[in-house]
Amino acid sequence: MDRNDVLSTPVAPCHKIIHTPYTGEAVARGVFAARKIARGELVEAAHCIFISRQEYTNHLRFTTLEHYIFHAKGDYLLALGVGSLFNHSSRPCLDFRIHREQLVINYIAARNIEEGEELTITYGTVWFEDRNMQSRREDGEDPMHHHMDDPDSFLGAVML
Ligand SMILES: C[S@@+](CC[C@H](N)C(=O)[O-])C[C@H]1O[C@@H](n2cnc3c(N)ncnc32)[C@H](O)[C@@H]1O
Repeated sequence: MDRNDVLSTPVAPCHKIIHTPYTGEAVARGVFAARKIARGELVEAAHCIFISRQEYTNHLRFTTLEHYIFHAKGDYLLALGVGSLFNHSSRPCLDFRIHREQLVINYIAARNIEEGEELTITYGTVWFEDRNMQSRREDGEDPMHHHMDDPDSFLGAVML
């Protein structure tokens, strides 16, 4: 994959945003498949805003954005657009890859996905625990991080 491949977004969006009452926010959203998606397909390429460790530690972690920030090896990234709206599943149908230099997160189908299925990622095993929250999806045992590109990179700042 070259630099420009990482920067480009999929030509035709294969997803739509739908109300997800189970996630509990006043305006609760999730991302759903608008058509069948084949394993390996690039579902979304989210451009990100870079946030330094200092800025995160001193400010952003005390704000709502803390629930939307990806941890990327000591730096923090806020995914723009649909990239910030994927909900968590312990058996996610998407992998995500953080391209730190390009400030892009790619979301890729981890298996074949049916139209109408929710497109989920994993936030890691302790994300909800660290926030005194509970995942409200019944997805069974977490098969651990095999679906993650890098076990050190996940949504939130569990390592701090
Ligand atoms: C990155 S946002 C995802 C989009 C969010 N649903 C929205 O509408 O803005 C993360 C927030 O979504 C909610 N969320 C995501 N996955 C969830 C799950 N499996 N169970 C309960 N809440 C979830 C939590 O409130 C979490 O703080």
